[in-house]
Amino acid sequence: MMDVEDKVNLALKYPTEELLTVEELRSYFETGETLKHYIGFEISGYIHIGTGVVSMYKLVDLQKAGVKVSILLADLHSWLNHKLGGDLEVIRKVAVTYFKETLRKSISVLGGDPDSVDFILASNLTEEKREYWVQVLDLARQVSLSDVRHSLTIMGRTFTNSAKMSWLIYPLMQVIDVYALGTHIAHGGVDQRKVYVLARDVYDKVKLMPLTLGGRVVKPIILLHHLIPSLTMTGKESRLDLSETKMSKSRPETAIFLHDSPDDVARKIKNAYCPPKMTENNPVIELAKLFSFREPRRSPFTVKRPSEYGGPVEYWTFDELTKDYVEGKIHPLDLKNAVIEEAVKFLEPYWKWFSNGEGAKLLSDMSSMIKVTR
Ligand SMILES: Nc1ncnc2c1ncn2[C@@H]1O[C@H](COP(=O)(O)OP(=O)(O)OP(=O)(O)O)[C@@H](O)[C@H]1O
Ligand SMILES: N[C@@H](Cc1ccc(O)cc1)C(=O)O
Repeated sequence: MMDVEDKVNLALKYPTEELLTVEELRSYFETGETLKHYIGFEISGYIHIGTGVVSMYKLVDLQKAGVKVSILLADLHSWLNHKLGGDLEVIRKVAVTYFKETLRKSISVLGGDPDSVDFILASNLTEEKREYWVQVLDLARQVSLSDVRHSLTIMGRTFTNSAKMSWLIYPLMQVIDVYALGTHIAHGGVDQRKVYVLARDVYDKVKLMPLTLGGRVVKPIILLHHLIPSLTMTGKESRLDLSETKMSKSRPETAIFLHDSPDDVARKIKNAYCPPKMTENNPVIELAKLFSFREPRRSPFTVKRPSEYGGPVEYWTFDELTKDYVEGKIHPLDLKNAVIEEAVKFLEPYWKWFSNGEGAKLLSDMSSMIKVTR
């Protein structure tokens, strides 16, 4: 049986960037009750490694820590945000086919158990929880416009006078989702921070569906994971504008998709931004961390430097690799070639599944559904 500290460490392991708060999480684990988790996704384009690998790695960590994990397929939210042409029927179809099955596949590739993950369609949640809408309205009575307008970044929008009313309803729904699902750990990328801080702040205002643990009303814990950066960032973007700097499915050239072929992966990494001697905001270094150094290595990470630059060099840890990179001992092109090899190996089970396994049909159905909405 895993002890509390091991569970906390799993929650904190990379790609976790922030956990509000660690002390609370420890005390929740100490109750011995089963904690519930959720992460929600809009249903729009194809699944990239930010969603399929980064987010799912964290879900699998929590599953290993004994947490009951779940995924909200946010069909209503996608519709409010005008995804997939605002066609709710298509959004729902994509949610329960391509989206759900691809995440299930990813969970099993990453060592988790997809059968014990709850998948919840947001529109079913609002039907099953009869108080859902009244609770959303009750929250609207209690928070100010300024509390909500700053949260629009969670849906990739900013507030202007022409903002749609639906954009203001969406964050309120996301707050109430945490409570309607009874989740002790609300999880998302750091771009979701604003709405979840609001969700924590209002814990004693959510009267129709308070969050409880062992009979006590508690605050939800917020777990925010690192965002894998856009491959095409140039380093000149404002750091605050996460929608510009993160890998995003609405900007395909920024992202590696789970179904990308080895040639696509190689081409995208070859063309990626990779500033010499810099590890911060360097998408290629980030890919090395994700694909090659999250777990202890069984064989070395090899950079095949030309002999005039010292010949091949082997690394067992991320720190050793970044130290040499910062010192200019590895050329960006040599790093890219090593990362391409590792990324292709990592993504091979996905590529096989999409090219001739069950994923192939899902992918082709998905592309026809998406075409209809364009
Ligand atoms: N680049 C990324 N790295 C890690 N997590 C990500 C990344 N992009 C999105 N996520 C996370 O996945 C969840 C769903 O995000 P979302 O559906 O908005 O993806 P997206 O690719 O940004 O889509 P869109 O381009 O439609 O905004 C959120 O928790 C978000 O933080
Ligand atoms: N806002 C999230 C999606 C989401 C929707 C509802 C939630 O309850 C949680 C997450 C995104 O941008 O992808």
